[in-house]
Amino acid sequence: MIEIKNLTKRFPGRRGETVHALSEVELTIADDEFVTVLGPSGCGKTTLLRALAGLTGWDEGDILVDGEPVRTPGPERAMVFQDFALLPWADVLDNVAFGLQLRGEPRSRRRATARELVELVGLDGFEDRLPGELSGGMRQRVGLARALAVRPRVLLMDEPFGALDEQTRRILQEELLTIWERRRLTVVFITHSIEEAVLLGDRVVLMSPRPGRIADIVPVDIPRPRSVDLHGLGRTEEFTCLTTHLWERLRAMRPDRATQPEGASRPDRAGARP
Ligand SMILES: Nc1ncnc2c1ncn2[C@@H]1O[C@H](COP(=O)(O)OP(=O)(O)OP(=O)(O)O)[C@@H](O)[C@H]1O
Repeated sequence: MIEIKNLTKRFPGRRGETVHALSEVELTIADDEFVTVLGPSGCGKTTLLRALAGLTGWDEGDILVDGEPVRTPGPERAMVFQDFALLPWADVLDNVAFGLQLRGEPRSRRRATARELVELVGLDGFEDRLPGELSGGMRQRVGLARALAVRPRVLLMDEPFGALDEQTRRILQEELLTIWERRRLTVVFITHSIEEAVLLGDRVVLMSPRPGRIADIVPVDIPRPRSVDLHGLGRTEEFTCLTTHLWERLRAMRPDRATQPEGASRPDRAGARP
């Protein structure tokens, strides 16, 4: 279980001002849950994820993973970045094995694990390619395989499909769900796409404009497994209802609009009407 308690984070701004990135964020995420995080640009989504990863500190509050305070990166948490963050000089297998190398695993064992993961993400045959020889979708498969190689309990994904074309993105969404359904791990997934947030998540966490707070938590009651016909779900009434509700909440957050009260909410089916 992940517990984020009263998390507040401030950055020093360029002109000596304080940038209030996160304010009193409270969120509990269950084991094996798939949580998607949505919010206006600059609301602190990446900051929240980096804090969860132990890559950045914070000013107030706590993050606990299975009761243990997060201070630094740990083997139970792995991150997948939007820009892939691969080693350009290392081939696919060495990129996938990178985390295992940091752990000091012997080369033969880490390459064997990496081969399994390369197969899992559908990259067999490309083991000796360099990142520069791969398409964006293939690079992100490497990023995913590298994160999974360390057998994390928690996968932290920062807009992992944001840089991909629509077709590749859809395929990777389905494949990610297939992997998650098989392996069961907790996923925290940041996205700018309302559709993606609903298709993938058990709950959509909606953040407010900066300073980022939890503005809403919307449960997604679309049955699982969803990987078989993920994009067919996009035609269901439930999906339309949820995406309409989230869009209305996001639109209401524009500075020129009145904001709605904070707290958990369930979309009204009437929200699906045009
Ligand atoms: N290292 C830093 N130094 C100063 N300010 C920062 C730093 N990192 C982030 N910020 C500021 O904190 C705020 C939150 O940034 P963050 O990247 O977490 O938002 P985000 O919701 O992920 O944005 P986007 O959706 O555009 O990726 C922004 O105003 C950003 O400029």
